[in-house]
Amino acid sequence: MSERPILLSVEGITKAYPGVVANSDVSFAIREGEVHALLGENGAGKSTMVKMIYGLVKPDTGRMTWKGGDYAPAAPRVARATGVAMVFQHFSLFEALNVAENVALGMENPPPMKQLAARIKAVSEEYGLPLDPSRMVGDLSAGERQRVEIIRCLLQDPRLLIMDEPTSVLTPQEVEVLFRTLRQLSAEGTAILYISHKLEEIRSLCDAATILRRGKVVGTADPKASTARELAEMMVGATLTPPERPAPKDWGGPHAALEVKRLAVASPIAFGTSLKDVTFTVRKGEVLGIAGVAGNGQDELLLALSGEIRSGDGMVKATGVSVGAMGPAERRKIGFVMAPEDRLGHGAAPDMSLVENAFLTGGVRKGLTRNGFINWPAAREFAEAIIKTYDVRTPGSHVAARALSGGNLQKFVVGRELMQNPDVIVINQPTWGVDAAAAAAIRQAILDRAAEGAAVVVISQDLEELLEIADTFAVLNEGRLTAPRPVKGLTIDQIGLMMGGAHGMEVAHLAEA
Ligand SMILES: Nc1ncnc2c1ncn2[C@@H]1O[C@H](COP(=O)(O)OP(=O)(O)OP(=O)(O)O)[C@@H](O)[C@H]1O
Repeated sequence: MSERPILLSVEGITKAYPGVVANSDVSFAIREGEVHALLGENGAGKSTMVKMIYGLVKPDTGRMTWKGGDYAPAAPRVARATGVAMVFQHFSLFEALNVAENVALGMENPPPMKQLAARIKAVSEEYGLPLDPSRMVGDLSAGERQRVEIIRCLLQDPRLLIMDEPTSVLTPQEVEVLFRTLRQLSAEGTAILYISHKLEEIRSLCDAATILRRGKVVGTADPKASTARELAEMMVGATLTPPERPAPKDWGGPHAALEVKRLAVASPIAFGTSLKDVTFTVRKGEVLGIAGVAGNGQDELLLALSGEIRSGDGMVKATGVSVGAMGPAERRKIGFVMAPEDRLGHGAAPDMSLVENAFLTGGVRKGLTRNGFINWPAAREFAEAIIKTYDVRTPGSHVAARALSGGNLQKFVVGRELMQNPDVIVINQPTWGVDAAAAAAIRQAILDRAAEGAAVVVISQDLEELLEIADTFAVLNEGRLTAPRPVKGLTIDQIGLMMGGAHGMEVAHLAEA
């Protein structure tokens, strides 16, 4: 690999934001056809670096070269014209338009629709990314939406493809398909700059890795010759310990802290999935893990449990109280907390400070008001306690939520809920975009709350995570939940069967056999 010529070289790049140096004197090089990983903890500066390469952010100092010549893209348009393409973590697609129309919107000079549809088909076949140009994007899975973005990139014939955490929304099968495509591109000479927190994926896919810590390059590694643990420890600069499960406590009988019975609600989201007959119970001290591919009712389940969608009498009971008619604030009052997946917008108000965001959902239970007014010193104290306990990397609690790196905001949103002395916790994708050390800390915090007697529902696409922390396990599929089963003794085959698309009773019946 080392004989290949250098495509992009980053030399001594520094970029500072108020209060933080996001990249400090960063240098590395990517060779043609190389799959190069950019590794680092949350807030290490990975996104900032790729935004500079893509022309979205301007470096303060330092330089870049492209095939030996100066490269300083003033805008993404210039980067694209040079041969740089980027697939973002969050897709920017229009659900009410079809695939070809969406692709056309991202192009400088789109060809006539018929011709474009034919090219999309050709590229999708060539690279093994099945996609029908005439389908509405609203009907596509997350994996298929990502293919739209990738094909949009491939139509530009890029020399460097940047991917920012591409697998967090994919099923294991979709990851396989994506990796085959990326390997093919690399074999054809396209370089790939790959950001991910999933170290096993990095080991199987990448030829080289540059490791960032707090904005600085702290090392390089050959991912194939390193263990995931070694890579994680380079990122963190310390030794890692896996979460420990405290000994289970007997909370006195089969008392259900959260009881969901035949929950059926229509989805308020366009192209959403309605919940059909969802039934489960979680006892004090128990963690229920709900697996499934995003878009199968996870958001709706969270909305129905949080109180943003109301449900019929008796469908949701928390600590024995029927809460179906209650809104979020009332539910919080009785100790029912929740953290949605969408941390910007739903989980946090982007333009508000961390203090204001701490107040938003913590106000009721932490008693952050006095005589009907917000008690700002108390709210600040709460925000600062979250920052300290959850190691949120930020210059301070006055900072707006949107200025945090994705993973640090996630730590803040999860920490804010777990620090409210909850009785029932519902949490969607708790470690989404969070680095290995922080993910371990969040899982530990969930187990600790359970040990204190909370009933916990964790919704996640990360099977390993669920098997590590859950006591019982169920799968959400097209709005239906399989019967929860104890994690202990569950085999991969049984999980596969539950995940496999068969519904409800049928799966429970099959898995029992
Ligand atoms: N627009 C901005 N304004 C202020 N600070 C910012 C801005 N963008 C990033 N930062 C800060 O720069 C640092 C690096 O952030 P960056 O998003 O590059 O990290 P990252 O390695 O991509 O993290 P993650 O894995 O969590 O996505 C963080 O401390 C972040 O808070």
